[in-house]
Amino acid sequence: MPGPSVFVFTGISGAGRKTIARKVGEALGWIAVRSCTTREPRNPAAPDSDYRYMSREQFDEWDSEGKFAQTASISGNRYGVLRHELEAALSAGISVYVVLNREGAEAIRKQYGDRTIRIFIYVDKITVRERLESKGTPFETVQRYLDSYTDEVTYRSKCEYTFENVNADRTAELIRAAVTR
Ligand SMILES: Nc1ncnc2c1ncn2[C@@H]1O[C@H](COP(=O)(O)OP(=O)(O)OP(=O)(O)O)[C@@H](O)[C@H]1O
Ligand SMILES: Nc1nc2c(ncn2[C@@H]2O[C@H](COP(=O)(O)O)[C@@H](O)[C@H]2O)c(=O)[nH]1
Repeated sequence: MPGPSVFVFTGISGAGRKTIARKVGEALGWIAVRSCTTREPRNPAAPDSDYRYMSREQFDEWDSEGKFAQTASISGNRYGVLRHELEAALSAGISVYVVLNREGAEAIRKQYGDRTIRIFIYVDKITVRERLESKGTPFETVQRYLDSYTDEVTYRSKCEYTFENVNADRTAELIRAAVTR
């Protein structure tokens, strides 16, 4: 039986990476390691529970103390995954999952080597737009994601697995089967 892994859900923003990560993670008993971010919640009345929101001061302090396994700056906001959260689970023999852009996926791969399993999730551009709009993503953000679609999609060739997310339950089932084979 191999040891615990770091599963990185990456790919196209809006393709359903978090939805699929949650489904697979729950089914296989992986621990979710949420990213910290200085970005404002998109819906302040009901902040997205997939992130840990914090001030820029707090983020910078933790960063200077080396608390993050990786960080990224995106559109003026900072994002990062706390090393101790990730490694506590691995030390306890439990796999973890994170949802990151390709820069984050590369950084995790560099640090955790073969223990890193990158799962690239994508759908076509029209579906990305529909899905982002359906969850109320601001117009400029949707546009930014669509503009980077062609660049982002090339990263799939570097990932251990690639899945098109048409039907969410089916996608999760296929991933489960692939990673437990
Ligand atoms: N297979 C699917 N069919 C239809 N809708 C889906 C499917 N998968 C996810 N969705 C929906 O699409 C939207 C985007 O999904 P999700 O937030 O998981 O994507 P993401 O890639 O993590 O996005 P972001 O980059 O914005 O964080 C959500 O409203 C989600 O419920
Ligand atoms: N490199 C990292 N990327 C991250 C992290 N947390 C989230 N993300 C990715 O950033 C973009 C923008 O996210 P948004 O929710 O503000 O639209 C998206 O691709 C996320 O998956 C992280 O810690 N490191």
